[in-house]
Amino acid sequence: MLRIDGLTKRYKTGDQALKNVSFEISGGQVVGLIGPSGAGKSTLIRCVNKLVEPTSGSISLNNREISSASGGELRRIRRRIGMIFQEYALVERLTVMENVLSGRLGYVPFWRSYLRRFPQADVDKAFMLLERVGLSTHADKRADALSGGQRQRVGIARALEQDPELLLVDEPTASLDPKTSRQIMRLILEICRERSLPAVINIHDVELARMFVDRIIGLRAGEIVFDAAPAKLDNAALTRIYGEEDWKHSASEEEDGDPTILVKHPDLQRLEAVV
Ligand SMILES: Nc1ncnc2c1ncn2[C@@H]1O[C@H](COP(=O)(O)OP(=O)(O)OP(=O)(O)O)[C@@H](O)[C@H]1O
Repeated sequence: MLRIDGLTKRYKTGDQALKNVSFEISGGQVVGLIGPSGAGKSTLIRCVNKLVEPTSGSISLNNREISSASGGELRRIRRRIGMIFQEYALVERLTVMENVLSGRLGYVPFWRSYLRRFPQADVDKAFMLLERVGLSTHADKRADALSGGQRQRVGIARALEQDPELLLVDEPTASLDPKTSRQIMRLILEICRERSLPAVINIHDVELARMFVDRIIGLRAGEIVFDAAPAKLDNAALTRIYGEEDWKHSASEEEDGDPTILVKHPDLQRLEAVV
């Protein structure tokens, strides 16, 4: 379980990025973090893996305190946090298998990773994960020979190779087409269910979040202004998160992310043809 309590972050520049943020996520739950640019989403994710030092508050993962951890303890906690990135963050000239195995770098001694001699159990696990993400026939390909969707699948397999207790996912679909985006979101959701893994997904695409995640947390100016099931994310809630906007208009006429919204029901089409 991820527990965040009273998290506040003020940067040296004076920017107050997070104000007294508290929430808990239990195993298997996937949370979509939404909010306008500058709301504090990236800062929150960076505080959880301690790339950013919180000003105050506490963060714990399965009862181990992250916010006060340092040295070996921090490394041990970090290797249990799988990261999935918008731009995949693969080593392009390495193979798919080598990229997946890099998820073990926090576990194996330096000489083993330098010589690329990973224990057989790690290699077996990597094959199993590649199978799970649908890339078993691509293990020996170079990462730069893959499509965007395939690269993100490698990113997911690499995160799982870490044996994570938490997934932090930063805009996983921002570089993908709408159909691939859905496939990737579906895969992340399925995997979190199978492994009882909690996940936080920083996501700009509200429709996609609504479609897939279990719970949405809306941040505005560093504060949580919405925390509920996607079904509760109505126009009033969107206005609370993003400010005034004609949500009805934009949902039906401007967004092109979800083709099913624009396609009329066949019965309606037939009716229109005869009248
Ligand atoms: N390294 C930094 N130094 C100073 N201020 C920062 C730093 N990183 C972020 N901020 C500020 O903190 C606030 C929150 O930024 P953050 O990047 O967390 O928002 P965000 O919701 O992730 O935005 P976006 O969706 O555009 O990525 C903003 O006011 C931003 O200018």
